[in-house]
Amino acid sequence: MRFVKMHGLGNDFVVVDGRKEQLPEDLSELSRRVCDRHFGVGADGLVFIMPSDKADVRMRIFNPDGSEAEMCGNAIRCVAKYLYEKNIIPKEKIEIETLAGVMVPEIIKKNGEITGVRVDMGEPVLEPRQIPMEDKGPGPVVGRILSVKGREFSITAVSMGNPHCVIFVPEVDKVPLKEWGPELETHPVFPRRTNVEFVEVLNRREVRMRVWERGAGETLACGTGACATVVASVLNDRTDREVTVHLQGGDLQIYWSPEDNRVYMTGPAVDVFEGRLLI
Ligand SMILES: N[C@H](CCC[C@H](N)C(=O)O)C(=O)O
Repeated sequence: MRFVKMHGLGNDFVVVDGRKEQLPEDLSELSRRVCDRHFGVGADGLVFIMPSDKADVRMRIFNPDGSEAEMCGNAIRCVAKYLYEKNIIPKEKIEIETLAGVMVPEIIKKNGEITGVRVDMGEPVLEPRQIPMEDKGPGPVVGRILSVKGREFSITAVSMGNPHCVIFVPEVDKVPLKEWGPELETHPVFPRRTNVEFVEVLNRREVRMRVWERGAGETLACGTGACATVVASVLNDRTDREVTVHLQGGDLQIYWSPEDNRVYMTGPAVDVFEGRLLI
């Protein structure tokens, strides 16, 4: 099975064009094998490009633990770049069907070179039941107290098709991510678990964010998480709507448009190597 190894700000993926390869039945088990950083290729996710009857292609994304996610911001930039530069879909605006709906990445070029990808990530979802979250109250969960093993967190819950629990902290570098991350990821209030973002606000247009991803652990960047972070920052009146999110792996530009309520994410996508899977 041929693949391309790509990353978006160090959030790395094995990308397989499933329309040209013989795929096994159990893609979850394959993801656990391929994403293993010692016995496999090593990645934060296994991504398949599949046929679609409602968009140019369909993207499926599997976490290293084998769980399938609804959407992945860094991966969709990689898939868009792959499809464009291989002339598979010779359009600068590509429609990609995901479990979170049809997303529209746009290739950004300067002097004929691809410098990045801008993705219309759709509208954030704030209704607790649709996050999903077991939360009685109607309306957005903004600054609600969640008790986790005796510690209280003020959380803001946002879905970008996948669930995010955003927490503001004075200094992200001081967060014991490996301790707090899994406790929040698997909290029973999130029936499908959740991604967890810790955010340090620098000013009205810049934040620093570290992420503990559902099914993956700490990653260097999270595209959907950066979008959820800006939505939460605006809802908590910490930032304006156009924000640079500084992640361990680099920066994403996020804009939550007041006109159409959609979130736009702009960032890089890098091809690292091509290979053939033997495991
Ligand atoms: N682990 C995530 C999927 C990958 C999202 C992240 N890598 C991104 O760039 O959006 C989840 O289970 O929702």
